Amino acid sequence: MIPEAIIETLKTLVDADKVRTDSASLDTWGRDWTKQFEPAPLAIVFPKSTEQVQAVVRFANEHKLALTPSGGRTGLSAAAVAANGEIVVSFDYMNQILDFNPYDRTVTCQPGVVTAQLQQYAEDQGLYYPVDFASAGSSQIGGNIGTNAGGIKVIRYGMTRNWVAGLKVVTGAGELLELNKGLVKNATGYDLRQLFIGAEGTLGFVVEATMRLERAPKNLTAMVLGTPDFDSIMPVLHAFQGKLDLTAFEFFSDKAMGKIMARGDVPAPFATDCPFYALLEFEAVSEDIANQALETFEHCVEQRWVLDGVMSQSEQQLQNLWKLREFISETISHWTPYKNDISVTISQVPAFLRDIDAIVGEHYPDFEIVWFGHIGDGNLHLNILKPDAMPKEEFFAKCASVNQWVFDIVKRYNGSISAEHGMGMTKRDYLGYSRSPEEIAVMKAVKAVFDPNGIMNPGKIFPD
Ligand SMILES: O=C(O)CC[C@@H](O)C(=O)O
Ligand SMILES: [Zn+2]
Repeated sequence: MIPEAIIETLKTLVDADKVRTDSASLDTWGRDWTKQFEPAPLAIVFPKSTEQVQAVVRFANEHKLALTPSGGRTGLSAAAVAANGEIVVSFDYMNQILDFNPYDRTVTCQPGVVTAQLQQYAEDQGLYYPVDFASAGSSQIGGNIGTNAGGIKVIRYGMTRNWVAGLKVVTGAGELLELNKGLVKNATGYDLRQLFIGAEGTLGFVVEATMRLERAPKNLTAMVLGTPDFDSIMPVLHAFQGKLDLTAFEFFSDKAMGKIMARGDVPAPFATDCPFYALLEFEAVSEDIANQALETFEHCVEQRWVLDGVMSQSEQQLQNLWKLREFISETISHWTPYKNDISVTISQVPAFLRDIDAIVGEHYPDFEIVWFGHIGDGNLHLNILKPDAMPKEEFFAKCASVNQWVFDIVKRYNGSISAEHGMGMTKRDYLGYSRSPEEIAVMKAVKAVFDPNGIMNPGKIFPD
């Protein structure tokens, strides 16, 4: 089918004014936050209903046209980049909250609902949607499900997967499947819902999601602690976890802190310069718990695991301490970073970080390296910053050439080359470092069941 005919047909499948082909729209909806790939979609369609999504998928399936889903476009692995003439299916107009059930504590929403919108809705009902991250103001629930998004509260609440009670999906064959229907208990065979979570739109598109809500936390209180080296962070985590139910345990390096301080709009937590910082959070629901936190802090100082620290005394101070961590990704995006999102079991983190640091130090002696991440989950974000004078292509090629050394270490530790950002186009060629050939063969077979013509977000997860 010639492109003009495809576009004309699309206009009959969604509202006629909901197909865009102008270059600004192709550029906007054809990409996510990654900067390696140039978008080149054929068209952007904005369905308004499940029926319209089904019509587009059926048409694409019949004519073997590739589709790429698009949510809040905050992805960091190029899973929502249309670089090869795909039709982008944007869920921007499927953004309604459809139902709330206070007894089930579930909310049913369309995939284009923004994470912060769901969080606010939950708050309005006196409840809490706990999956949270810096891009919550733009990211959409459909995309969160597609990547099984994690974020800053995983240590307590787990990943997006834990909060999906039911899904309606349109498969690559255009069938509508209703998966798990909000049930807590359902022992009727394979839980297909789980396959669509983290599938990056390669099996089908989520058109409705029933999400669980939780009791709202009380009197959240944060501490930022400076440590003399990375290794000291682990006994600090252990000490605090032994005394408190933590809602977060994050870390960042002095380089990350330096970039945040240079912004000029975030107050320094304390005067002492430290090589590493930990940010932890807990519910200070009683004086006893606040005292336990302070006693543990003192113990960590006595052990010389901590050089300095501060505890929030107000909501404003809590927000300011979180900015130290939450602003890192956006702040360093100015340097077009090369990103790694890697994980190992928590106990292995210090040795793993030391090995990776040695390799990147050896191969990138002139590049600035920024470490931060969700240390309580064993998830490290390694960002390599592009020197201002170096062209983007040269920089990414240099970084890619070191991937195998980094990923060899990940493999040696039985770790993951993508902890929470997904595979997308950035990591697809390296899947074999985290998954066996047998596993990959099964994954491909599963894809073929749901997407027999390979039209659903091709070139993501696997090279294809
Ligand atoms: O930019 C990154 O590398 C990580 C982004 C996000 O996952 C975070 O933890 O802030
Ligand atoms: Zn992260």
